[in-house]
Amino acid sequence: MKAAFEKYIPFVPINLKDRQWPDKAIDRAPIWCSVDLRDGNQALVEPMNLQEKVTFFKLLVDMGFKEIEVGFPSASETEYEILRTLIDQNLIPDDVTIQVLVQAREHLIEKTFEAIRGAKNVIVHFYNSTSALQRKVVFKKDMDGIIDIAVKGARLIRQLAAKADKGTSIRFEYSPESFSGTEVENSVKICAKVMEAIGATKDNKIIINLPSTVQVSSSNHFADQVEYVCRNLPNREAAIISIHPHNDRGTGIADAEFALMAGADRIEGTIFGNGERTGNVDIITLGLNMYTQGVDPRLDFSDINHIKEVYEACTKMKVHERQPYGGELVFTAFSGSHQDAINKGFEYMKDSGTEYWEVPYLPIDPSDIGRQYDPVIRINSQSGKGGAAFIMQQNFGYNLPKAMHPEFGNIVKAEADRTGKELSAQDIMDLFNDEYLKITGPFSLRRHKIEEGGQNGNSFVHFEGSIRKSDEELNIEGEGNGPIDAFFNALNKVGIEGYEFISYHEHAISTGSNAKAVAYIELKRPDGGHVFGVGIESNINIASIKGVLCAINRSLK
Ligand SMILES: CC(=O)SCCNC(=O)CCNC(=O)[C@H](O)C(C)(C)COP(=O)(O)OP(=O)(O)OC[C@H]1O[C@@H](n2cnc3c(N)ncnc32)[C@H](O)[C@@H]1OP(=O)(O)O
Ligand SMILES: CC(C)C(=O)C(=O)O
Repeated sequence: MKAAFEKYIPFVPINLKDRQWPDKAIDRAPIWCSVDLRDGNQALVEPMNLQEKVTFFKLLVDMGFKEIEVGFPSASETEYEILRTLIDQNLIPDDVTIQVLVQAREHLIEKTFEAIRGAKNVIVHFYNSTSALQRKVVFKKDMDGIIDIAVKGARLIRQLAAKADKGTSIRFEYSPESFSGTEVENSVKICAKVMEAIGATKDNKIIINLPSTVQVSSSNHFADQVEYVCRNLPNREAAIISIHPHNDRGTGIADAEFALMAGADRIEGTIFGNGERTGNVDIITLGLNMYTQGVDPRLDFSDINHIKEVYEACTKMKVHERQPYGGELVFTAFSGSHQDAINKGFEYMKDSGTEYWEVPYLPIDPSDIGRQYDPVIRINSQSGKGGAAFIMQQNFGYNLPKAMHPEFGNIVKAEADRTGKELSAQDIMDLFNDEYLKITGPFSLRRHKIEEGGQNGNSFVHFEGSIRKSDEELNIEGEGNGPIDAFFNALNKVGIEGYEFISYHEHAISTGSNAKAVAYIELKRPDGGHVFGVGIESNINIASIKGVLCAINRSLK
């Protein structure tokens, strides 16, 4: 055998020069078919038990799936019994068609027809593998031998369907398994023979499912294969073209989207992409990709957390934190510039009255799928000033003035750097408390009396009180055109000088009889730098005075 990468045989693309699909757009939802209970289930360490399958089935029905592959009833007694329970207990709504999979083998087909007795709407899905590799290695047959397996299967299925109970409506699906590794001419040939054998017509269409059982090429080459079949299949109008992408190359979504552009009508996949090996295509991602392009996916993803809970409980699989749309972290921004832009996006949405979703970095409104806004911004050492301000505002109601964001942002960043960990909202509030609210020295306010007066149309404020400096109590007194000015003048008289008042912001932080005001004071220090102080009191004047002392104390720290 050749060494390393040289031992792999590259895919040979087909020569489709006049391809049409690159110019097409997806403008409507395909027919969806969930294969969670079959392809997903067969790939689980512990396949689902009866109760789990029934729970999962109900979830799929609630999400709006109208075609659901429920299993491979000829494979085992468990699979058979599960199907019987769904039918006998009347758990299948009239507008839902169940689908059952079977190999193109006589005894398995017969058993399958036994299993579907009494069901209202059924798709009997049969398959055999057609790729060059499977022909050579597994079946040891040429293409005619492979066609023979499929055609015999089709004839038997047609006969058994003709004998089935009149109350059972049966449709057919054929999959040339490993389509992606099959020469396109051979795919067309076998599908055409099957369509003939089964008697497909425009009014009695067969589903021709083109599985990328194992994906072997890039998505553009796969789209060429699908377009080739759509254009060359005789009696195309008697077929619904379906695809069934697997994610071996990490391209399940791209394969599905390109295949729809190339003419496919239907998609088989699973939620969160469970399935053999790297999984089937994830229908949630596909559907929500359409949704975010303004196309109704015709499936309900409005409570993605519930979908995730049922999925995890039934499959014992975990949804990855980065899974598109459903992952725990996908609506979370840690990095500063993202936080800043998301923050501004929310403000823009509020202020502009736009009809559209226009928030940078968030391709979907999290609330459309039942996700929350509050974990959108989380803080670690990659975060910026906007993130900390957002948490203070969203979680605790403090609207830090914009000029204060860099100062508090640096305090938060230093702590995140020191701990090397994510900081919770409470950690951030604790930092705010320690840094601004708990600082009481060297100066603290002991007594205060504020009197307002006016003369000749000019108003003035008189401050009189005392402050403590370490063990010393200093009586102070001063006048100004407002309380902050009067307090400053009082401080100057006892030698606390060199500070210049720069800005002042305030707002209420609680309502009713407990109402309090918070004041943010920005001062210029004697050395020229700027410093903020925060004061909270029920009286806004005292909150401001405490804010001034807080800023001075912090500058002396
Ligand atoms: C790509 C997919 O995911 S397809 C779905 C695959 N899912 C499953 O296989 C899950 C359920 N399967 C099973 O439980 C079993 O495989 C069964 C019950 C279907 C069949 O079991 P068995 O007959 O005991 O074994 P096995 O599957 O190994 O059969 C292999 C034989 O079937 C033939 N075969 C395999 N697939 C097909 C097919 N689609 N059509 C016709 N013959 C087939 C093989 O060539 C082989 O023939 P050989 O015995 O002459 O060599
Ligand atoms: C039976 C087919 C559709 C399949 O599961 C596959 O090829 O992956």
